[in-house]
Parts: sequence; C-alpha cells; structure tokens
Amino acid sequence: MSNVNEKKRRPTQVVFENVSKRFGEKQATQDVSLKVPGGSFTVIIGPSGCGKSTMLGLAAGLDEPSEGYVFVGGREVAGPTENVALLFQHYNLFPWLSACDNVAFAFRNRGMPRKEARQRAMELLANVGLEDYADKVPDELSGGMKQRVALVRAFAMQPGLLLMDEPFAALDHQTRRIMQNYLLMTWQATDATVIMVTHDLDEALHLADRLVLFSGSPGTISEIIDIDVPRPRRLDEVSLASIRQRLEAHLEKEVAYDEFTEAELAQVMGFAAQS
Ligand SMILES: Nc1ncnc2c1ncn2[C@@H]1O[C@H](COP(=O)(O)OP(=O)(O)OP(=O)(O)O)[C@@H](O)[C@H]1O
Repeated sequence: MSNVNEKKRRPTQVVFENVSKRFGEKQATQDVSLKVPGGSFTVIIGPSGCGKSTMLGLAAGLDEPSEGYVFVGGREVAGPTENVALLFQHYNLFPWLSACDNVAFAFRNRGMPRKEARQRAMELLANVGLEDYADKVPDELSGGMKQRVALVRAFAMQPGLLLMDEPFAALDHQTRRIMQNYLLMTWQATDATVIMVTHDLDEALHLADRLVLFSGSPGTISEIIDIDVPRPRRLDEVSLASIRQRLEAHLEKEVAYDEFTEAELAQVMGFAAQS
C-alpha cells in the first residue's frame, strides 16, 4: 500500500504526568501518570465511567487537566492540533461530500492541489477495498464502509497521534474484525502513535502492544500489560489466553454492583422484588 507518511519524523510520545480531572463535583481521574511510547499501539480498558474517554479528551486538547500535565510530542497540550486525529464510534464524515472528497479533504487541508488530493484519496480508498464507492456520499455507504472512509481520512491527515474511542462498537462482529485488520495494516505503514479505548477484550488482544487497565471512580491505572506477541495473532494462543483471563478477572472485580439497590438487582436478575 502507499505510505501516506513521506516525511521522516520522530514518532509522537504521549506523557500524562500526575493528571487529575474534575468535571464540577465529579472526579473523573486521579493522579494518573502514563508514558505512551511513540509509534506504539496502546489500548485502554476498564469499566464504564472510570475515565478512559476523559484521558483521550485531555490528549486531544478538548479538555484541560485540573491538576498535572499532558504532553504530546514533547509539548504540553494547549488545545486541539493538526498532529492529533480523532476517530469515534460515529463516523464524523462530511455528509455532503463523496467518500473520495472526504479523504481528499485531509490532503487539501495540507495545501495539496485538488486533482492530486483526489488521486491520493482514490489510492487510499482502493487499499481498503472502496474504489467502487469513491463517488458515494456517506448516506449511501454501510456503517463499516463509512468507518473505513473515516479511518483512511484520519491517517491521511498524517497524524502523529490517533485517538480512537470505541471506533468499531457500532459494527457487527464480522465487519469489526475486518476493520481491525484495516486499522493494523494502515497503522503499520505509518509512524503514528495510537491510543484506543475499547470494551472488547478480543479487540484489545488482537491490536495492542500495551494494555492499560483502568479502575475505579475516580479513575486510576491499576495495571499495564505489554503484549509481545507478533501479529497476526491467534487469540487461543496460550500467552494471549492467559492475559485474557487477567483482563476478565480485572473487569469482574470492577463491576460496580454497589451502584444498584437490591430491588434494582432483583429486577435485572429477573426476580420479583419483595416489597
Ligand atoms: N463533560 C463532563 N461533564 C461532567 N461529567 C463528566 C464529563 N465527562 C465525563 N464525565 C464524568 O466523568 C466520569 C468519567 O467519564 P468517562 O467518559 O471518561 O468514562 P469512561 O471510562 O470513558 O466511560 P465509558 O466506558 O462508559 O465510556 C464519568 O462519571 C462521567 O459521567
């Protein structure tokens, strides 16, 4: 495939230093320190509400830490920059532009002439099997296709850092696996650092160089697991299966049963609540 990163540059390291974030009364994260090596693929896992998306928002410059510092590429984050691309569950494509023009937009934004931008966009769409859909607008594409376009566009921006918040959560299992493979293929052809949040353990094991396990409310890091298994990975491989067990145990421990009253629990479990 064509490599969209022509320039040699130092891969973008991300550093969270004693980061706490409060939203009003709500403490989302507390004293989180994390170094994400440049060019690595880090996946953040943890129960709902433990501050995973908050971490992405801080790295993206969408929010500021209440305490501590966040550095991207050696610079303290002071707001959104072109070096950081975001990919969320909903595709964020321009609805009035074709798939080709959505991707070409990333090149045009960097000053490339229109014809060349469209040509480059076509090449990249062909890499993910969408050459026949290049002239369709997002409403004419399936969810998986839209997310492929969004992924290609995100990488076309040549970001040093790509932040992904459950990007494939809305897709069916099969499409999800295809998307994960596209993501790996595209990422491996670049020097981008990826930080992804997911609730899907298989996805995490399939993709990550490093797993960061979050816990609690407020969120803190409870464990970091490096996955030194070559890709493509078989999830039934012994070392991955044992990491999976650790992840399951972590998440089970973290499920906040105490958020439910007994009556609510009885209802969830299908028992009639005693009055
Ligand atoms: N803008 C905001 N205003 C107020 N509270 C917020 C805001 N953003 C996040 N929070 C709160 O901070 C906590 C952490 O939220 P966050 O979205 O980071 O968790 P999460 O781990 O990503 O959850 P999930 O897995 O459910 O997406 C939650 O209690 C959430 O309600």
